[in-house]
Amino acid sequence: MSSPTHPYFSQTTLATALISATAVGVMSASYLYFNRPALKSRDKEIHELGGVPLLNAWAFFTRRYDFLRETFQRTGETLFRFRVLQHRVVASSGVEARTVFFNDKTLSLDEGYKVLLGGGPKLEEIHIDTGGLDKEAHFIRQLRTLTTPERLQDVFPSLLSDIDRHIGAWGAEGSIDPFTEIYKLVFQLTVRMATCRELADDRAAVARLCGLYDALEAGTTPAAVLLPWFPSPARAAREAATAGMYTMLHAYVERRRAAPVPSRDPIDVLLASGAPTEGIIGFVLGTIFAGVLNTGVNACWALLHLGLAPAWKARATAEIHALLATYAPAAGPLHARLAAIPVRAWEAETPATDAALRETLRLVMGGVALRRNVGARAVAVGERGAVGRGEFLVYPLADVHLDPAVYAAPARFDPGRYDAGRAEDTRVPLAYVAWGAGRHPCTGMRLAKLEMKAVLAFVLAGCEYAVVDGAGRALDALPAIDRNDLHLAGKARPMEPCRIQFKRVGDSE
Ligand code: HEM
Repeated sequence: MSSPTHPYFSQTTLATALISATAVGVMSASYLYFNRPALKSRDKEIHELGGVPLLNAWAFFTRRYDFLRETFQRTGETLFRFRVLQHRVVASSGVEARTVFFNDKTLSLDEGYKVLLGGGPKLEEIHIDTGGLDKEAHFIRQLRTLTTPERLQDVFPSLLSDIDRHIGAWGAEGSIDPFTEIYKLVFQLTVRMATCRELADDRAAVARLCGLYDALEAGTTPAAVLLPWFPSPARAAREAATAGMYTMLHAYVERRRAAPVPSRDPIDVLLASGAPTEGIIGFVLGTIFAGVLNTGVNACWALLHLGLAPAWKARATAEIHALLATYAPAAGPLHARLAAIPVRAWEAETPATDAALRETLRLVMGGVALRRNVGARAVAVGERGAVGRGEFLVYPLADVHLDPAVYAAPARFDPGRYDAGRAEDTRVPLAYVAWGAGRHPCTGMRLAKLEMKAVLAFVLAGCEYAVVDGAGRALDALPAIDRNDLHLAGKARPMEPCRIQFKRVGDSE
C-alpha cells in the first residue's frame, strides 16, 4: 500500500478538535476497563497491538488507511488485533485472510459497517421504525427489482436528460471542480433511480436533499461514531439532517400513495409491493448512501485519469462515436443521441471505457471493508488465529489493489494491464475486489457502470477538456488520493486541488 502519510490533525477544524478533546476525555474514563489484558488462549496467535488502546481506536477512525498500512509495515504481521472501545477488531492482509473475509457466511457485512463505519443516514437515530425494509436482504431484493435491464433501459433517457441539464449549466467553457459538480450530478441520478419524477424533476428540492445529505456527512465525525450516545454538536447535526431528509421524503411518498394512478417510478414500485412509508424512506436513504459516494468519486477520477492518458482518452472517445454512428446516426442533441444507444450496447461494446473504469476503480477503491463475526463460533483466518464471536474483521482493499507483486507499478494508471496477454488481475485469487466479491458483490454495479459511462460519454463526446491545478495550470501528473476517509472510496479527493478545464463542442453533430 503506498500513499503519502496524511497529516490529519493539520486539517482538523477547531470544532472537531474541541469535540475530539471531549471525546478523548470521556473515553479515558473507560481506559482502565477496556485496557485489561485478559486475552483467551486462542487469541495468542494474533499479534495484539500495544500502546494506548484509545489512541489506536482514534487512529482507526481519523486516519484509517494510514494507521493500518503503517502498522502492517511496522509489525511485519499479516494480522493484528486492537480495541475500539468494547469491541475487538482484527486487521487482516494477504490472500488467505481476503478469502475468508469475502466468503465466510458468519461474517456479517451489515453489522461490520453499522458499528465501524458510522456514516449513512439511520432512521433509528431519530426513532423511526422502518418496518424492516432497509434491512440487508430486503434492501438488496428491492434494489435488484429497480435495476433490472428493462428498468435501466426505461430510465436511461431521463438519466441522460439530467446529465445534459447539469453539464449545460456549466456554460460553453470554463473550469469545474469535478468532486463538487460530478458529485451533485450523481446525486441527481441516484434520486432519479430511487424516488419519483415529482422529486427528481424539482431541481431546488434535489439540491435541498443533497444539502441535508452533506450536513449528515459533515456530522459523521469520529467522536459521533465512537461515542454515539454522547450529545455532541456533530451528533445533533446528524440527527437534524436525518430528520430533514425524512420529512422531505415522507411528503413525496404520501403524495404518490394518494395519487389516483400509479406510475412506474421507484416509489410506486415499492408502494405496490406493500412497503410502509418508513420502509420506503429507509430504502431511498440507503440507496443514496450506497450509490452516491462511490459512483461519483470514481466517475471523477476516471475523467481525470483519461485527461492525462491521451491514447486511452482517444480510444474511449472513438468508442462513443462508433456507438453514435451505429445507433443514432441522425443529427440531434447529444443527450438524445446517447439515449438512443441501447443499454446492452453500453454494456458490451465499450471495451476501452470498461478497461479505463476498471483501472480507475482499482486505484480509487483502496478503503477498508468491514465484517463482524455474528456466528456461534470463532472464524479461523488462516493458521495464525481466529476472529472470535462478536469480533470484527477488517480488510483494506489497497492490500491487494496496490500490491506490486500483483500489479506492476501499482500506482500507475495502466488499463492495458487487464489485456489477455498480461491479465494482472488473475495473478492471485481475488486480485480485484473493487466491486466486492464472494458473498457480497456490489448490487448496484450494473447501474453504477451505466451512470459512470453516461457521464464519461457526455464529457468525452461533448467537450474538449484538460486537467489543471487550482491556479489553472495544466497538470502532467495527478495528485495523490486522500484515502483516510471512513468509506470504501468515500470522498477520496485529491490531496491538492485539481480541476477540469473544458470547452463544449459538438452538441448537435
Ligand atoms: C462505482 C460505484 C460503486 C462501487 C465501486 C461499489 C463497490 C462496492 C463494494 C466494494 C462492495 C462490497 C463491500 C464489502 O464487501 O464490504 C459493494 C457492496 C454493495 N453495493 Fe456497491 N459500489 C458502487 C455503487 C453502488 C450503487 C450505485 C449501489 C446502489 C444503488 C450500490 C449498492 C451496494 C450494495 C447494496 C452493496 C452490499 C451488497 C451485499 O450486502 O451483499 N453500490 N459495493
